[in-house]
Amino acid sequence: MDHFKEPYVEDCYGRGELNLLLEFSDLLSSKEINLNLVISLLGEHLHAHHIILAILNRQNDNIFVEGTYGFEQVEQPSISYELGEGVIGSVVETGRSVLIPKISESCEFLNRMHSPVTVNGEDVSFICVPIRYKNETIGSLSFHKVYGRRQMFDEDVRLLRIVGSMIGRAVRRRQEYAEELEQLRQENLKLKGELNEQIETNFIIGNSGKMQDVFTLISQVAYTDATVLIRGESGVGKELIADAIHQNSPRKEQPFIKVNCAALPENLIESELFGHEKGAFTGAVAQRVGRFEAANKGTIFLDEFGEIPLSTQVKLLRVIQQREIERVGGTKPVKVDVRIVCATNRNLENLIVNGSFREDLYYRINVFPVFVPALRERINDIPVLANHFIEKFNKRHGKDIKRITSMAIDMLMVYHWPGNIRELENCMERACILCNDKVIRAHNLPPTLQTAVSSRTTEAGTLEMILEKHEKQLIMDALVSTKGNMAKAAAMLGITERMMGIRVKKYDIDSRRFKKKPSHE
Ligand SMILES: Nc1ncnc2c1ncn2[C@@H]1O[C@H](COP(=O)(O)OP(=O)(O)OP(=O)(O)O)[C@@H](O)[C@H]1O
Repeated sequence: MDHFKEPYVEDCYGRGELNLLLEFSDLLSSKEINLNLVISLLGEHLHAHHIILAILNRQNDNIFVEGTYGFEQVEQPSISYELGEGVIGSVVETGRSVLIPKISESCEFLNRMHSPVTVNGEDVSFICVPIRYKNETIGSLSFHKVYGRRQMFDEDVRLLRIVGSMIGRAVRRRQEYAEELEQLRQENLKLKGELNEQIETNFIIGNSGKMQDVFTLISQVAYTDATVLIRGESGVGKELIADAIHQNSPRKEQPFIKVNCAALPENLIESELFGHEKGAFTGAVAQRVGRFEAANKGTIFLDEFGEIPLSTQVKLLRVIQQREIERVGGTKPVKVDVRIVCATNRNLENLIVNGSFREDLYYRINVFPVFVPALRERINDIPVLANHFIEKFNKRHGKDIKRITSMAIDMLMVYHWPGNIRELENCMERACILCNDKVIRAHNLPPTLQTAVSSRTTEAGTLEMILEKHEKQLIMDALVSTKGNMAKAAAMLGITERMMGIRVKKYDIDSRRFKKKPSHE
């Protein structure tokens, strides 16, 4: 392997080269840099057999083949070199060009790209020059060619160096952009985590014995590093419990990263959880840190855990057992120090029986289960929850509601709450919006709670009065669910907009107050 000196060429470039450089400059300054096009043009101009562009990944010191010319496969599989490995690795490490006059006779030449060593019986040479940017080597540009004259060779190398430096500038700009994006993503995740930490823990409301039992469990497990599995129906407050565990743990100053496993498409879940290396799959233009790494030293909350696909379950098992992850497309395991909290409303035991949940994973996560009771099993919590939500929505909607009548509380307490606290919260928000004075009354509650049986009352008044009351209620319900949109509300009720207008006027309803105001909490 020869390291050679910078060739000295005194000739000026011809019009062909200048046009080519102009074209490169345009291609490399555009927003979407098309490196393959640049390399193809260069290859054609140089009459090279092959060209390889390799770029150093600053995060893991791997050198990835970013673009090729002259190879048969349109898309080369992701090929990489370590620093110092083979000719390409050595050029990037030393920053010095290398010439191999006959690759057939070279033992340093790894030929990972399987290029022919002779063409028509003539020996192929390999030239690799570093791509430099501000005294740093950030990659290499190499080509294979059969050479006759030395002079031609010098000119080619000179052109290669100029193009290399143009590519270097463009690639560094792209790297810096990708790194900045990643940094913003990390900050965003961290801020979201901090925001969640601030709001949730103070607001777990519940005086019932069943909730007191849950609080005891939280206080026992929070300070340990044990994996917690929170179970319970949808809307019972599992996420609040996970927050509380993190907040009361020694990790509370570190990130709390939430992942809704059901919301991630199956083909993206692994890269979201474990991250990916650059070039791991189409679209992976930069290395990306996954949620596990983002949660390092803190807690990861895997919500809707029962929805994780079986293929990902195997990998999670390894993370839980060995506390190390492997990025998609990566080769080295990365250690992570993460406390895992999972939540599910699914019956995991049934999922095991029907084959959609791994039994070994179940035993790994079922270390400390916490069952959160359904709201119908703790109806004594309803008055205190209702008051908590009145305070919350007073702030959100700029209201000054002081209390809720005992008849309205009775109605809340006899209802069966299939949607649990989330449903109660929505019901109280609606009541707060509809309430015109400082007291929430039974008629402010939604029709689902309004049956004589559920409210333990029968309606008083003439038929006309009762019908009017119901009509007004239905109109207001429609306005609440369409956020004050009269046309949509009319369509929902199957009446014309004109009829809607007449009734809104008759009942003195101000549709503007149903338009959702931003929350200031
Ligand atoms: N004990 C509680 N005190 C105050 N608010 C609560 C309580 N429990 C739940 N909430 C509120 O009810 C809503 C639903 O709670 P959360 O999202 O934690 O339920 P979940 O069990 O995680 O639901 P899912 O299974 O659908 O994800 C949230 O707005 C939460 O703030």
